Amino acid sequence: MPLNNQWMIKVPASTANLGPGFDSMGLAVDLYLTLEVEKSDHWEFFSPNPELNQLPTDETHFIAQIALETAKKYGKELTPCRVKMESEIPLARGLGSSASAIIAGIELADIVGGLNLTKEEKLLLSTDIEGHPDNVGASLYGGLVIGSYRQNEVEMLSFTNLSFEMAAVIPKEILLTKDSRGVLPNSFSMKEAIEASSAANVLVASMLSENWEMAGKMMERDRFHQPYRRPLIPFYQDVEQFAKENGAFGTALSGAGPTVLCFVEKGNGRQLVEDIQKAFPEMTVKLLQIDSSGSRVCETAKRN
Ligand SMILES: Nc1ncnc2c1ncn2[C@@H]1O[C@H](COP(=O)(O)OP(=O)(O)O)[C@@H](O)[C@H]1O
Ligand SMILES: N[C@@H](CCOP(=O)(O)O)C(=O)O
Repeated sequence: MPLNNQWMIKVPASTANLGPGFDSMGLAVDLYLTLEVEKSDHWEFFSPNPELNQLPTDETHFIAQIALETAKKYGKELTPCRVKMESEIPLARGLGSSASAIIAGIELADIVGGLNLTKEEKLLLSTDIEGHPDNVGASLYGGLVIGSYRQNEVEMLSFTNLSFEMAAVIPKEILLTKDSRGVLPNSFSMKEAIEASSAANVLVASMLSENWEMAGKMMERDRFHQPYRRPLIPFYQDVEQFAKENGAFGTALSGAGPTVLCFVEKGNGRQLVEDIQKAFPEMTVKLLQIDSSGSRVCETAKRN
């Protein structure tokens, strides 16, 4: 019986910034976008997830657009695909759904178009599209990523084996990243820039030395974005206060929000999730673990 190529692409969600690491720090978490892909005579996207079914189903789908654009950059015309898409990543809540879709599109172009891209090439392609490497880097590499993007160059390092977990407090309301970026200032004084970047530097140092108390303090000392975004997220302060009183070592806006992440040492997350859920029944509260692997692609054979 002949076999047809079929691929599975699995991409983790991510949380960006962790407070002051604005546009440069990201962390992959264990919620996944999964695609089952096979070659076809036309583009077709479908999903058992009603939220994803509201997106275009043909080649105008965001993931198809990314895949076609990527293949074109390498001089290839991509064969259309039939794609079954499932996702645990809520859209427009600050958990990097768009970045995971960008990585999925690049992985699709790579595997179906036989581009043989390196991870570094995928990182640069995805950062050029997203404009910052934090979410795409985390979705691609897994773990905690720290990156710098300038003039079509990205430098990034990824760290795993960090012993914390998170309670994600996710509201029903969406907040588009472009709207949440719209409230940020265009410039900072030298004094403000030093305050903001020093908090980010100490955050990295404290995380890598597992000094959670200091990490939590730095998350809340952010000057780049959280002070400006706070007014868009009315429950932020109450969640922050409750989480700190109930065992979290720090809280931060997840990406551009509106999700708030509460960081807790490994083993204490489940209790914190239960407590927050009871106190904020209108929110979805999820326990998140770090994904250490990043995106993965495997070939699955399908019988004709
Ligand atoms: N799996 C997906 N397939 C197609 N488009 C997606 C997918 N995931 C996200 N998107 C697009 O990205 C938008 C959300 O991006 P954004 O505002 O950056 O929020 P976030 O990345 O924090 O979830 C969605 O409204 C949708 O247009
Ligand atoms: N650094 C970006 C991150 C946006 O993340 P998202 O998950 O909200 O798309 C920002 O803070 O704008």
